[in-house]
Amino acid sequence: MPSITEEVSIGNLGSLQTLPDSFTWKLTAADSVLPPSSDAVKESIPIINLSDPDVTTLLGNACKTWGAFQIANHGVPQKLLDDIESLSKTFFDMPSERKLEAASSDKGAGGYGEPRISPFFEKKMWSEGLTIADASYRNQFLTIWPHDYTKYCGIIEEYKAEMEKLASRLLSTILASLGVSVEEIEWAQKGEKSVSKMGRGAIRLNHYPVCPEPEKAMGLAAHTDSCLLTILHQSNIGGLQVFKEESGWVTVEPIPGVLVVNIGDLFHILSNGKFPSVVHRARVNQTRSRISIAYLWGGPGGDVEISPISKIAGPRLYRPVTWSEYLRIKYEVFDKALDAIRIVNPTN
Ligand SMILES: O=C(O)CCC(=O)C(=O)O
Ligand SMILES: [Fe+2]
Repeated sequence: MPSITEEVSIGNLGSLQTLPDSFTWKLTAADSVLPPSSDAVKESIPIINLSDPDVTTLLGNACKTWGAFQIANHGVPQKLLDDIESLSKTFFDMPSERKLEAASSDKGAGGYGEPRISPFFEKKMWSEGLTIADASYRNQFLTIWPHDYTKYCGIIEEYKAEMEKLASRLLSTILASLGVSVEEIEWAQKGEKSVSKMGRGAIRLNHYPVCPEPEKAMGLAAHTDSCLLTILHQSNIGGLQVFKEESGWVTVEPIPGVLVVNIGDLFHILSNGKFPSVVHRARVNQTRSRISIAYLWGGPGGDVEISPISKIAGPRLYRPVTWSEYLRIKYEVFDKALDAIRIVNPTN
């Protein structure tokens, strides 16, 4: 039998009838759980109503126990969530050659391509993504959508603004659960014109095409997000799973209008290890393609150092590190990045 060509373009995955070897993962039974979970009442991450009078305690508990939670009553207009989802669909439905016009360059983190974590895995992931990290996305939109350019840029700008507002609100409430105020973290305060001094967040549009053998494929392999926190909008198709030591892989079932929040490595460092940065991944399915939109809220720019908040009890677990240094370490050693900045014998 002639061997099937392994030259597969990620822009056409949805048209493949068989799973190429380069996309076939060797998963153990415990590792291969596909959503929806067989156990209908299986535990999942908490759903928190942001208008609940106990919101501070609820968020604090969710951060300590899971490092992830879902939020309702978050104030982001449903129309905006629908608009960014349909923008994503329009983009990923385009022919591969057109999507490649927005391909990531070597220089920047932005653009179209395979997941950034791909080089750390032997097998390829069943997904494609478009990262919007800085203003250069505008040129790409102009090339691919000369007629709808203004409309689509408007959606991105509004989405960023809403996410930044929500992320700041989550940060102050979660810090309050630790008895800390935002004022105590110089870089997290609002600067001039009430723009946060933090590095701007990046938006990552993810697409998981239908897959002929989902049980052997991986949409996005297990990872933690490097940033402070991630706000994720998943379309009405499940696929996201979070890992919990005692429970294994737990599916986060999509609920319309509800957003998922993940604690990232940077918040784990700030909290001096009190909040786990949640290990998560995305599985795929055979009948419906899936879209997710992640807003990754980054760290402070320049030479600002991030370290565990001194007010938090216990010896400091991590040395100070700048955001850019942390990212460099992460993309060198991946899941060992936190170990690389850990203080081996903490004394204070
Ligand atoms: O698609 C998902 O549900 C997860 C996406 C994700 O983890 C990421 O973009 O970092
Ligand atoms: Fe992630």
